[in-house]
Amino acid sequence: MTGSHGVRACLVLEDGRVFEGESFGAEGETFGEIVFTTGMTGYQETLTDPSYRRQVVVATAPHVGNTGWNQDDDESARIQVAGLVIRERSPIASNHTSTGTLEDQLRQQGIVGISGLDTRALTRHIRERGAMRVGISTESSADDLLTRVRQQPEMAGLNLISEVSTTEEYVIEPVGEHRFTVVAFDLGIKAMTSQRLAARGCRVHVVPADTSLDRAKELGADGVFLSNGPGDPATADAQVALTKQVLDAGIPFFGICFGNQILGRTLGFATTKLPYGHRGINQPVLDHTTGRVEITAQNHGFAVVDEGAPRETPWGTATVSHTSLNDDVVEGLELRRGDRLVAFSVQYHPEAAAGPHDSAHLFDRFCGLMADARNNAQEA
Ligand SMILES: NC(=O)CC[C@H](N)C(=O)O
Repeated sequence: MTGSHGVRACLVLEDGRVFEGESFGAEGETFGEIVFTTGMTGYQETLTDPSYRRQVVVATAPHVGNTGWNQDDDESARIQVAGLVIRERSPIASNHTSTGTLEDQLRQQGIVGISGLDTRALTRHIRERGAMRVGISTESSADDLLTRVRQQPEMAGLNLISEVSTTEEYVIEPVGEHRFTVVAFDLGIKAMTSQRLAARGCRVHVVPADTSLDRAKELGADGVFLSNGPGDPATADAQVALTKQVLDAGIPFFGICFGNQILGRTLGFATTKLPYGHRGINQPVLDHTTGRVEITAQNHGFAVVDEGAPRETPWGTATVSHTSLNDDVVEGLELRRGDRLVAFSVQYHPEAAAGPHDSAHLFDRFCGLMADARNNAQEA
């Protein structure tokens, strides 16, 4: 397996394990938290997902790059991962949408990667020892690198919202008739999320994370959406305060991933760091309300802690609505006052970029919530 230029690179984990390989993408050095994703497709969406900020992603798919890089599949304006680890680079990029290669994109955007190492052994190591700090370098000795890996911050305790949130408001216009106005707080939002809402007649105002609820009301919010995003939800106190205000105001609420963790905290649940998280596009989730199982896209390293019983809150009764069938981790929350749904969120990714579309109905559910709130207001 010779690379295009054959430059040596090494990967060093914080517990001292070393993997040798070849430079893939930019040369140089990078640090982050090592995580693995089991998605067999969708590397472009993964690499550009802001939730992966400061993470070095290992693809368990053994052959990466074969669909090249295209103009349509970016989930944000740039590659967000701190680094990429693959088994084998594809010698060709072949897809009807492809306009370039993965490796050229990594080089152009200065993203350091490594190929030609045993990603199965590496993944098993992460699964046994947990996600941990890592460095990749084409320059340093493994010993040198290890010292610096151990100086990096841990993911637990990191607030990365300001690194990814938009600084300016922008609007995604509805497709067809304008039915609802959604204010989406950008904690690292994926492009497809706004598009899924727009496709259902929502005008989506994507706003900086520190936008006030007053501003959201001024924009005419029928509903508030809290996005996915990187970092530790335990640090997102400002977003918890905002969500309290949203619930106090009785505005319909929907959250995805980071947004689920923030709703959880607002309702009084704790969040915790998972040993190695869930990342991939075939994660089975049980919906306790319907008894149905959905195959979902996921990317999370933290989770809401299940207390095993509904929780009474100032806004109604909070329940764990969804759990992972792999390990019982909380995958969704619901807040109801009596029979009426007030707010809900999921830990997984219904926008499905990449991933299966089983959960697309959740966007319709949010629209239903906004329609009900409007009808209730008219009746009152
Ligand atoms: N995709 C996300 O929103 C991830 C949320 C959070 N950063 C986690 O790792 O759990």
